[in-house]
Parts: sequence; structure tokens; C-alpha cells
Amino acid sequence: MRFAPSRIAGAFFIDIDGHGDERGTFARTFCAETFAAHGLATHFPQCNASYSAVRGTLRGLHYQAAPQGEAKLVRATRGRVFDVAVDLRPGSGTYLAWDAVELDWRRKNAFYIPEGCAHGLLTLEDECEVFYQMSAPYVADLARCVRWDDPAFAIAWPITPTSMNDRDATCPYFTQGNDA
Ligand SMILES: Cc1cn([C@H]2C[C@H](O)[C@@H](COP(=O)(O)OP(=O)(O)O[C@H]3O[C@H](C)C(=O)[C@H](O)[C@H]3O)O2)c(=O)[nH]c1=O
Repeated sequence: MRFAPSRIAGAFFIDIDGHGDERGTFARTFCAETFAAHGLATHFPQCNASYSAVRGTLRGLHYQAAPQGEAKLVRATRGRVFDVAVDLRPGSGTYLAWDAVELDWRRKNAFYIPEGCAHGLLTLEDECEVFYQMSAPYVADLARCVRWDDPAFAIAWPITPTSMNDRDATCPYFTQGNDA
């Protein structure tokens, strides 16, 4: 695995070294020892998968409030998605910064997003599946969201969303000390 720092402190783009042969490829996608050496979470008690049927589906920007903030290790297991993180940690040197990466199942790359950051994705193909490893269990009452098009972040989305649910369409705009 190769770790490249993103614009957000503690968030990393992860590429993997596939072992190819006549059958195809094999690659390690997680290693607790290696993650610990990079200061990343190593305990992922829950994993999720989402499937989006059409290109332009937007999910996010979501995060879980303290005291159950969640780090996420995100990868595309089908299709290709524009995956975004936004730093919502007031004490961070990259507060309100965003960064993104194209996650492609063919490349098998991943995005590690530390707790305190919001996460969202926009599918770039039909039939996309995204697999997440979460460092904290889901607590519905602590689920939070902020607007994908919030001028406070000014995320440069590559294509116009064509599909999102009402919750994401009506997430609150971020304000200092937001706990919406
Ligand atoms: C996250 C989660 C959700 N749920 C329930 C809550 C809803 O009834 C349903 C769909 O959840 P949601 O609308 O939050 O799913 P997405 O819109 O795909 O959001 C996900 O994708 C964005 C990009 C994220 O970063 C979050 O991890 C995650 O919330 O599953 C659960 O039962 N367990 C869970 O861990």
C-alpha cells in the first residue's frame, strides 16, 4: 500500500500494489500494522456498502457527531466515484478545507478520512458500489449532514448531480459550531 497525504490533515489517498498473474490480480487492501505506522485508525467495527444505479448520484455530506466520530476507509468496488472529504474540525490547520479523489474499482484505490470530517460521493458511472470501513458503530441520533453545495466549502464537483435523496438535498448549510 502507498499512502499520499491529501489537503486535509490526517486524510490519505491509498493506492495498492496488485499482484497480477494469468488469473487476474490480488492485493492487500488493509493492514493494521501499516495503518498504525501511518497514525490511522486500525479498528473498523462496522463496514457498509452502498449501490447507486445511475451516474450522477450524490450521497453526502455526512458525518457522525462526537463522541462517536468515525474515521472511514472508502473504496469503489464497482464503477467509479468522485469521493470528497471536508474538514469540520475547528482545531485543525485545514479547517473547512476539502479534498477529493476518483475511486475506481479497477485501480482499487481508497480514501482514508479521519473522524471530524464530512464525507460525500458522486458517481461517475452507472452501477456503482462503494465499500466503507467505519471506525465507530453507527448511532442514528449522532448522524449529521451538511450541504454538498455549501459555499463555505465550494467543492468543485466534476459533474452536476442527477440524483440525491431529500435528506441530502436539504442538509443545513454549515455554520461555525454546527451540530445539525
Ligand atoms: C450509515 C448507516 C446508515 N444506516 C441506515 C440509515 C438509513 O435508514 C439508511 C441509509 O443511510 P444513508 O441515507 O445515510 O445512506 P447514504 O446516503 O448512502 O450515506 C452513506 O454514504 C455517505 C457518503 C457516508 O459517508 C455515510 O457513511 C453514509 O451515511 O441506512 C444504517 O443502518 N447504518 C449505517 O451505518
